[in-house]
Amino acid sequence: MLTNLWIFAVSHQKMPSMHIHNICCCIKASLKRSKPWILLGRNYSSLPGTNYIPNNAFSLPFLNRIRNIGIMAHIDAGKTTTTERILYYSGYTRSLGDVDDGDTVTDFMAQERERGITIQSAAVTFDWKGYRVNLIDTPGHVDFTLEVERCLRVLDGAVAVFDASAGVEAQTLTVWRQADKHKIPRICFLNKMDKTGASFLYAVESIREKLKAKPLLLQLPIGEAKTFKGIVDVVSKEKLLWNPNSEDGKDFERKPLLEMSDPELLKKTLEARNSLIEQVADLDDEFAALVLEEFSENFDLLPAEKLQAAIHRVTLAQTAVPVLCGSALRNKGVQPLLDAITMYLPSPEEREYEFLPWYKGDLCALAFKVLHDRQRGPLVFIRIYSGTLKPQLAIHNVNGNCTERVSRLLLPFADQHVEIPSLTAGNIALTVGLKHTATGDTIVSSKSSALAAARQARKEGEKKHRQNSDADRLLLAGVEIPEPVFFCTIEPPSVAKQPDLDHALKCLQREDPSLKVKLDPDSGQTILCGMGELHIEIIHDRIKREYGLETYLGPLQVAYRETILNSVHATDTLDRTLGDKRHLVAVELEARPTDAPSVEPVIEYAESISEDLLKASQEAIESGIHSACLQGPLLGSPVQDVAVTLYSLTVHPGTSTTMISACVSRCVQKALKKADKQVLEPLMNLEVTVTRDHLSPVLADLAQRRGNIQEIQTRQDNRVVIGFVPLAEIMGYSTVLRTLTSGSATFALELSSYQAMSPQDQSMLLSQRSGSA
Ligand SMILES: Nc1nc2c(ncn2[C@@H]2O[C@H](COP(=O)(O)OP(=O)(O)OP(=O)(O)O)[C@@H](O)[C@H]2O)c(=O)[nH]1
Repeated sequence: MLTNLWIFAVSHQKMPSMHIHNICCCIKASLKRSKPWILLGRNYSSLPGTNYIPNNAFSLPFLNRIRNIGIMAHIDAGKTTTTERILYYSGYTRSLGDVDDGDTVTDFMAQERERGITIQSAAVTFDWKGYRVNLIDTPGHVDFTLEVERCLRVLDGAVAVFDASAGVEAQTLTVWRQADKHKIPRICFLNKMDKTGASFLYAVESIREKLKAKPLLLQLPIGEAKTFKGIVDVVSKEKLLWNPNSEDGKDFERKPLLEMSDPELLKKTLEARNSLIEQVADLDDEFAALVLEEFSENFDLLPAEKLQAAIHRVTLAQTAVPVLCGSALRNKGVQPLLDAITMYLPSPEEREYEFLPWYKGDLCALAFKVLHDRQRGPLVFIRIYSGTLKPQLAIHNVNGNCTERVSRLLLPFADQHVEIPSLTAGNIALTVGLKHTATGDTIVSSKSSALAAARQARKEGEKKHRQNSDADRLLLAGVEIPEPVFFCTIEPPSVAKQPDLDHALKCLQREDPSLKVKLDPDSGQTILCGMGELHIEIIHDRIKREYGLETYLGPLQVAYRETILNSVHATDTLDRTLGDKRHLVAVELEARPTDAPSVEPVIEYAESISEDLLKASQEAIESGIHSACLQGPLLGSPVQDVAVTLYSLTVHPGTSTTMISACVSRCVQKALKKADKQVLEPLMNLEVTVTRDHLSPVLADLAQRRGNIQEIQTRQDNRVVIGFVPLAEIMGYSTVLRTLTSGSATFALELSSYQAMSPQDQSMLLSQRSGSA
């Protein structure tokens, strides 16, 4: 699983001091470093709710004019900067936002602006040349991978942004695979073409090699790094040059390439165009026929529109990816990127969803994000797949099996919202009033509509011999929630504030299902479990800012697991009289290690256990086994790779199932305690990108961290160290790496597996935990 990838750009030093309220219209941000506490008001073309309304905001566009798009990339590739340019050129903002100044539109949470990174993805709606674009800026930091996953499933297409000097980086691979999983057509934008070391061909090659994708070069850069000044449109054989005196990049000219003025560039472009035509013809039969029949003699005569239409089909079929380039920071190449989004990425009607026919035009929508707004309560982002949603209408939540009412419908303009009277299929919107809907819930018009769809789904399933239950098929998005790898205790400032903390955590969990909250059964303390150090830090910060609670976090701990090494038998009897009722259970079982790694215990029953007894008690038995495996005998961590066989079970008539469960659980715990035990620790895949000069200290440091280096690759002038390292050894690594490399290195971490600790390391850990070391 690629869910626990953790990336931190050590060179990332974007931390302007700021003071800002979440979800506010006037954004106050200090100018970075130089002038603290100067307040900036962000210039919108006009404010939503007053006179800023993107063309036809209230009238819903035709389906073929809608693009639901996400931007995805490795951290720092420039997603936010690109989004800001997109918003500016589309007329949504009147000034250019800058991540380095902390005044971007999409990174609207206070922490995002302060840290200069995107944490929660924000949806933004704008118009471009008659198209309605719903754009979602997704986080690059892997502690928030679930955010990316959640957003991807509601998108119809995505722009993958790359740093042209680095090509495909660790997180690009992760998000690319996520997009593959959800079958999202993509285009690639090679950003930072102005940066020292930028190389168009290197980046294209890494797309080919590492992503195993077929790049379609729709553009060529004019110059690279310091000399980058424009691009060539290979499809139309035009050059696009930006006026160097234009401060915002709005002023650029598009000119046909001519033999007289640009002989070299024209030759290169024609070569690139010919190979593009050949490549597309190989992938699209309709285009191949056209080329063969009409243009085989001279590709030059092939009209741009025909080529564009074929590229659109190929992009949809995901047999190749269009590649564009530019520099968002230097305001070059973003307008053509917008054109490409509308031209090549699909509209909602071009996407196929097997569940659509089941609803026969009735409402079917997916809640993909929940935000808590102090004034308006929970705001739920939804994507409508079929039917229409109107305020004041009741809706049925399939997951929660409850009916709720939407009070208002809003179009999401980051932290600003425009109220709309209704919303149709293909659109993304925000709802106010849904009190129980959580991230990943499926919404339909009524329970009867869900039942009708379920009947339809069953019929289809029978035809296709599918096993899933009706309910499973109706649920559009059970977002796969990764297991947290870190945890720590969290305490309110006083016992009286515990209910406030519980409320805050409940709201935050509804927004972010990757956050887990548990109660320590021994100490009664609340425990936060998260995806990484940054994740937990942000949660802590949000509790303070958004809920006004100053909480105390215990030390951050790694989430270990446990297993057993040999088979053990155990018996147990529970005999208790409650009131006038006697509860008597006797159990005999065996616990043994399994080969296949799994957190779920394998449960088996001996033949001697009667079917009647099993029928009456199976649920209680299995719940007892599961609960015993949640807390291992060594560290209280989950026990994995274990099988339990129940050999005998005697139950006195009238014994409650709770007692059966309790007795089985106690017996499994007894067996686990008797067995030889082993602690398993999370082992991470590590990738460190470092300059040649700093390679030695980085390798020496990794050796001290029980690191296991597999490979050292060369990437341009950098070295990429690839290997494994235990998570426990890598806490706080960003600070160390920054010091070792003067802030020039970046690293990425991804959960690889849980591996057995050596006897010495295990006994050291156990002594630490028991306080004897
Ligand atoms: N040279 C150069 N720098 C750029 C360009 N685009 C962005 N940057 C810089 O790269 C850094 C990261 O940019 P962001 O836009 O925050 O990147 P991001 O991908 O949104 O980052 P996360 O939200 O943290 O994942 C900032 O310092 C930008 O100023 C570009 O085209 N050229």
